[in-house]
Amino acid sequence: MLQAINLTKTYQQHTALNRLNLSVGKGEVFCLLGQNGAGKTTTINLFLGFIAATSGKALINGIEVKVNDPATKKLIAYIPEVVTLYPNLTSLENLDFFSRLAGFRYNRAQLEEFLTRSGLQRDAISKRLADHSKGMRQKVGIAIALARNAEVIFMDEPTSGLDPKATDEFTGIVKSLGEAGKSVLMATHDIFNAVNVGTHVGIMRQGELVHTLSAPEISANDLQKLYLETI
Ligand SMILES: Nc1ncnc2c1ncn2[C@@H]1O[C@H](COP(=O)(O)OP(=O)(O)OP(=O)(O)O)[C@@H](O)[C@H]1O
Repeated sequence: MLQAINLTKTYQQHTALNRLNLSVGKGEVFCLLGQNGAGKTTTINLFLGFIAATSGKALINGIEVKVNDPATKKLIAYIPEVVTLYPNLTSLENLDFFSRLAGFRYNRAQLEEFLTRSGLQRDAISKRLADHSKGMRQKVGIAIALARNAEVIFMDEPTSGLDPKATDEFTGIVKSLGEAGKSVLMATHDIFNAVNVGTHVGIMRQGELVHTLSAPEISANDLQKLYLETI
């Protein structure tokens, strides 16, 4: 579903991403770890078409990503670190609005079903987003991704600032996205969560992907050790 081929981004003399090669298959959850400035967000921004590659390619379902090209945009969804959306609209109203924007029309029961599948508690469905916690906002973001029928979901540091219970719930939701055949690429600093939720884990250093590991084959302790040796 996702492929980076020698994907490179430079800013003047600075190389933010250097010949990245990675692929994420259908149903896979790929977690990118790395210090601040390692190139995780740059990678996501290139796939999202927010910025143009200096060289190399980012492909989504075989289609090369170009800046603001609807051909790949309709296949993807993005959950930023803090989901803001429209603070004065309820979860349901936000979902309805963003679904329509993407060309989908759902009735109330269908909208509620997306929100429930994303783990949002029933009493939050009709509450304003401004009154939601970070975890609740993320669930609305995931519901929007599901309603837009996105094949690939990008997430940037989704568990930072979540309490352990919210992180655990989030892990379950992301796993179910993978089981439903979605592909997920996430940037994270949370080693424990990366092992738990990921099918694959990559460690980046100074714009390069140094290690790619199969998550079920490594423990959180060993991953932490490798991470500290790498960065
Ligand atoms: N618009 C820009 N102009 C110049 N340099 C940039 C720009 N955007 C990013 N960079 C640089 O590119 C490098 C990679 O940044 P990036 O945001 O991808 O790191 P990151 O791994 O996501 O870090 P963090 O964990 O802090 O989010 C950094 O050195 C950053 O300063």
